[in-house]
Amino acid sequence: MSGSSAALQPPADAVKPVRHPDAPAPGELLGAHYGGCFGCGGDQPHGLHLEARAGEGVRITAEFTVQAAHQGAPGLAHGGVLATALDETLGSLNWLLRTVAVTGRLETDFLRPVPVGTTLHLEAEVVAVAGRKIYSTATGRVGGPDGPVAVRADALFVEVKIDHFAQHGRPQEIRAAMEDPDQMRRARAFEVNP
Ligand SMILES: CCCCC/C=C\C/C=C\C/C=C\C/C=C\CCCC(=O)SCCNC(=O)CCNC(=O)[C@H](O)C(C)(C)COP(=O)(O)OP(=O)(O)OC[C@H]1O[C@@H](n2cnc3c(N)ncnc32)[C@H](O)[C@@H]1OP(=O)(O)O
Repeated sequence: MSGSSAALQPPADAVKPVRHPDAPAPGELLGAHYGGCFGCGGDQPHGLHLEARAGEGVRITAEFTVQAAHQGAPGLAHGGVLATALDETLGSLNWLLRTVAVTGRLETDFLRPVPVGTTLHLEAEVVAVAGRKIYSTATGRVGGPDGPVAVRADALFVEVKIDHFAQHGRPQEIRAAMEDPDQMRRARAFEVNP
């Protein structure tokens, strides 16, 4: 069974999301937003190394292959890791809106066990926007992009100013992120393209 709670139902004044004109073209890989990110970063040996690709409209596809380091039960992916994969894919959508946002709420359905070695084929879409609130949904399929749905999620992301990270993050990582020229380019892009 599935279905999200009232907190994830867009309000009556919600509008359709608008893809930013400078969003990456459909098919383009997004790359990691931060090397240290557990979801997508290349600097995390046991991270998910999830690769997200822009789709049409405000949609993303992504792939993640479950490694031995991601187990919960023997030979099976940990549910929290699968939720991370959904969260990361959903978070990537905000890059197509050029909005900086964090997950406020994430509701997940686990429909099938996902064995180690499985590639999860994820797909996510922004369904509505209401002020700072971004409502989105995602599925993860096994056996191919058209395979059965193993996990799904509905989420609410909340737009934040870039200061959110400088204010709340640990100083050493913030400093390192600020010294990474690509990171700053991306952060600046967020700021000048609201
Ligand atoms: C300087 C260098 C920096 C370099 C940075 C570089 C790159 C950054 C770029 C991108 C990175 C972005 C994200 C990371 C990417 C991917 C990872 C996946 C995503 C995540 O993993 S991200 C981590 C987990 N995430 C958090 O760490 C959030 C902790 N949290 C908070 O920081 C606050 O909680 C916040 C900001 C969410 C809200 O706080 P707030 O004070 O700003 O706003 P407020 O509370 O007023 O909420 C406004 C409206 O949202 C509704 N609302 C809020 N929360 C709700 C909930 N849970 N359920 C239902 N409705 C909710 C309210 O009801 C209200 O609705 P209304 O307007 O209708 O009244």
